[in-house]
Amino acid sequence: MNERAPLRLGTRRSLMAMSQSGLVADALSQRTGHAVELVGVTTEGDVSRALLAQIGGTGVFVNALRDRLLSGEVDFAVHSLKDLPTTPPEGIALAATPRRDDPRDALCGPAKLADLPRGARIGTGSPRRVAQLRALRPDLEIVPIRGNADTRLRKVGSGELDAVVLAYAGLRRIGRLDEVAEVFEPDQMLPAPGQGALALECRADRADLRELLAAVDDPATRTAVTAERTVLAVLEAGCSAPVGAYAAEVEQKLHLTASVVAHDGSRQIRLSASGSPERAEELGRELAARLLDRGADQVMGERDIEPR
Ligand SMILES: NCc1[nH]cc(CCC(=O)O)c1CC(=O)O
Repeated sequence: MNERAPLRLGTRRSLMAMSQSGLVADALSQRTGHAVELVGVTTEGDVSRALLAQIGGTGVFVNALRDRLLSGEVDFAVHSLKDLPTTPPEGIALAATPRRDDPRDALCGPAKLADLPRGARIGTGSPRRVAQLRALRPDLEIVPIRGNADTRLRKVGSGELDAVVLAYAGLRRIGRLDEVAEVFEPDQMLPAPGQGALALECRADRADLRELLAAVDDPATRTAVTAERTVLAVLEAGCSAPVGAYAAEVEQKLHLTASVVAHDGSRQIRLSASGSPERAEELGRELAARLLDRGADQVMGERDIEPR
């Protein structure tokens, strides 16, 4: 690697992506002494108004960045880990998972969930959030929305919606924590696997880069998200499935909780397991198998709204 050329960091151009890429760039320069240059990449998901599922799901964001890695236009890319499909990509390595931010979901609006009026209109595009909201407040009107976090927040400001549910970590990254009315504890709303965590990817054949990027890796985060994402992989679900999973290490033990919720919120299976952090993947596999034993497939299949 040319020691003097800055590392080129490929990033989406949204406010949230630029902010999280900036944080990674700063941390990396500080720890390695390398300059890092942000290279904005426009993806199909950023320009198309079509529902995300119709243009290939959140994979469209990820694939555009991976193409730039493989062509050598950028050295590494920063993604929200939550948006990465569980299938390992050919020729690309997960070089680092920096220390995770708050994994929880947050309600943005004028009042806490319990204090919103009957039939209040809540915006979210995530089946996991839809299902869990319906379980908490069956009277709410859930309005499917997509777009960047700032676009979604604008719909509350304009009165089109009463509230929206977004990831707390993302709200912090775009400087909008002042709009949070309530932060959901995982027992109310289990976060998406990998929520709040970032992923650094580079070409698998760049051992020099992998070594360098490891400077910002946080092993405890990697362990937790490995367990969470294994659940998702075994259930053969993606980020658009009503699957929640959250793992954290407490006193050298990894605690994992995962759930599947029926789309109408009428049924939920939620299970937990603990074990050695070295067995993160097995823990995820075992918990997913137990979920399937209890009928997870059937619960996920109970749809009363269009899959999204
Ligand atoms: N799917 C979009 C997306 N991808 C990552 C985040 C938030 C930040 C994170 O979870 O790390 C968001 C927005 C949201 O869910 O509110």
